[in-house]
Amino acid sequence: MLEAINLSKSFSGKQVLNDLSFKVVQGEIMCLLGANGAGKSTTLNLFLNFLQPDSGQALIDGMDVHSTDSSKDKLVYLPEQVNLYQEFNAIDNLKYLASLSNLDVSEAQINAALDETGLAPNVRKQLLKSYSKGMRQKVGIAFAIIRQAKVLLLDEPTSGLDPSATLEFIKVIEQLAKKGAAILMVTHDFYCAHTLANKIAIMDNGCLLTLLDNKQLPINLLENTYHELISSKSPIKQAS
Ligand SMILES: Nc1ncnc2c1ncn2[C@@H]1O[C@H](COP(=O)(O)OP(=O)(O)OP(=O)(O)O)[C@@H](O)[C@H]1O
Repeated sequence: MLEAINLSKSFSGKQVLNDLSFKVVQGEIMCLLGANGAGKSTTLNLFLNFLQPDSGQALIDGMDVHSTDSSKDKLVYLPEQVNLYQEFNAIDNLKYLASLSNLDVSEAQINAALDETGLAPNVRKQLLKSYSKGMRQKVGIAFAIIRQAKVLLLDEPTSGLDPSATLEFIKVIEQLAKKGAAILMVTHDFYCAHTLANKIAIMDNGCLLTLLDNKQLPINLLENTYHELISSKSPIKQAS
């Protein structure tokens, strides 16, 4: 489980996150939508402990990520560009990543994870430098499967993916949530957010303007709400 409690962060006196609170429980997918500079990646960076908050807490499974390293064992992060080791093939990348996490995995387990992502068997021995963004992303997701990640942080995972690759991505992420992962995804993609998310947070200027129950919401209403909020910048009631 993932929880932000009153997170605030500033850079050189400029406040970029202001008292942000939300919770993503096991099996739940929450999407963060917001204008450029709203503070979405900063939020992920606080959960990754790449940044320290000025105040507040980022919790994974009840543990503050800034005071314990063990919270990292449960976490997999997929940046917008999953690069991995360009001179390794998919299997060797996953073997290496698993060894860095002290995981003993067989090639059969790696192939089973790659099967779940839909990466074609005939490309798995090709070097990553020949892969498309969608293929590299599948290798990253396979690592989350191998690691049995309880928490998945995704930064703009569908930007630059074609519609079929986006659909494949959506199906794999749905499966990970069904297996119990708590997933926090930053995106500008309304379709992906609307298809995947249980909850959608709309942020601007470091503030959480609203937290919507996505399953109750037609996509056109989501888009209208987003544009109205971003143009008026008025926070409305947060759901829990
Ligand atoms: N390391 C940093 N040093 C100084 N300012 C930063 C740093 N990281 C982010 N910022 C500033 O914090 C604000 C929020 O940035 P952030 O990257 O979190 O926004 P975002 O919502 O992810 O935007 P985008 O949609 O463009 O990726 C921006 O004004 C940005 O310039």
